[in-house]
Amino acid sequence: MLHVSMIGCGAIGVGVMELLKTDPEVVFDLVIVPQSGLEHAGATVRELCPHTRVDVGLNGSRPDLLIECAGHLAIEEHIIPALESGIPCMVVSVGALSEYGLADKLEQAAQRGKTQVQLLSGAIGAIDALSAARIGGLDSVVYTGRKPPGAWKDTPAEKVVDLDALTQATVIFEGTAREAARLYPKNANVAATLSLAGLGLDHTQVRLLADPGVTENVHHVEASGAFGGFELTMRGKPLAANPKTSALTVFSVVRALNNRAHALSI
Ligand SMILES: NC(=O)C1=CN([C@@H]2O[C@H](COP(=O)(O)OP(=O)(O)OC[C@H]3O[C@@H](n4cnc5c(N)ncnc54)[C@H](O)[C@@H]3O)[C@@H](O)[C@H]2O)C=CC1
Ligand SMILES: O=C([O-])CC(=O)C(=O)O
Repeated sequence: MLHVSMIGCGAIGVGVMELLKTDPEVVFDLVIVPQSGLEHAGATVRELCPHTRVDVGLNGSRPDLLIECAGHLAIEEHIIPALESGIPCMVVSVGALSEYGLADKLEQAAQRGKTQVQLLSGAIGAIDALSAARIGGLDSVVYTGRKPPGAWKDTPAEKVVDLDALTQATVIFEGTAREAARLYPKNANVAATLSLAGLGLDHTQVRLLADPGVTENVHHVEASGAFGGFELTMRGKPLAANPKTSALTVFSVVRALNNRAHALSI
């Protein structure tokens, strides 16, 4: 049985608990949210998993695994100290690693704690193929992310275009994966994941579009190198609870937990 503490109780966290609440091999002992979210998360968790506690931090408890489904700030706040104290961690807000030095800090914290941090694939596929292809040498990785205008609300895209008036697909960002993840912390984690698996945050070209012609979050990747090449298009259904986030992100967290908790891993 795997004892899990989870950071975040939003669209992803709730989706994950809903899917795993009857799995006898995965037990959620604790959900961590900020002070301001305690009341709301408390009510949600009581309904879903009545034996799970809600708190603002680990406060001395030592889960088998700490999983982050919260946002960029949670990495510095919760994941780094947990790794240093030897608790294995998983991270879904991979875009946080776009901050200079954070990837090294994360790795060093895990080394000091003699443990591991796993970056999850989230809403994108083929991370296994891309990071294997990197071993032989990659020439180019180009990522295009396309989401309906509503998914770009409350982001810097609002300063680039009038999202409510869009009639055709419009580029709202073009640049490196590092800059995309920094400017769009809730919409460009995929860009960061692809770049960390591939050519790095400063050498992966990213285009982000607001497109009134789509209802899904569409991720397109073209990669080439010594291995050959691949082209991938994912059409992720957004979660009702958060249109910025694709449902596959929830499934990717559940897969990762299943792989840790069960005897057969795939
Ligand atoms: N890797 C990927 O493909 C994807 C990654 N994400 C990442 O996952 C994050 C969460 O996504 P959703 O669940 O849709 O967001 P959400 O906004 O629905 O939920 C966020 C939850 O985390 C909590 N939270 C925020 N900051 C926190 C902190 N510092 N410490 C503890 N709890 C904190 C909030 O109170 C809330 O319960 C996003 O911010 C994004 O960074 C999202 C989609 C795809
Ligand atoms: O969920 C998605 O489709 C992707 C996403 O938000 C991100 O890359 O941060």
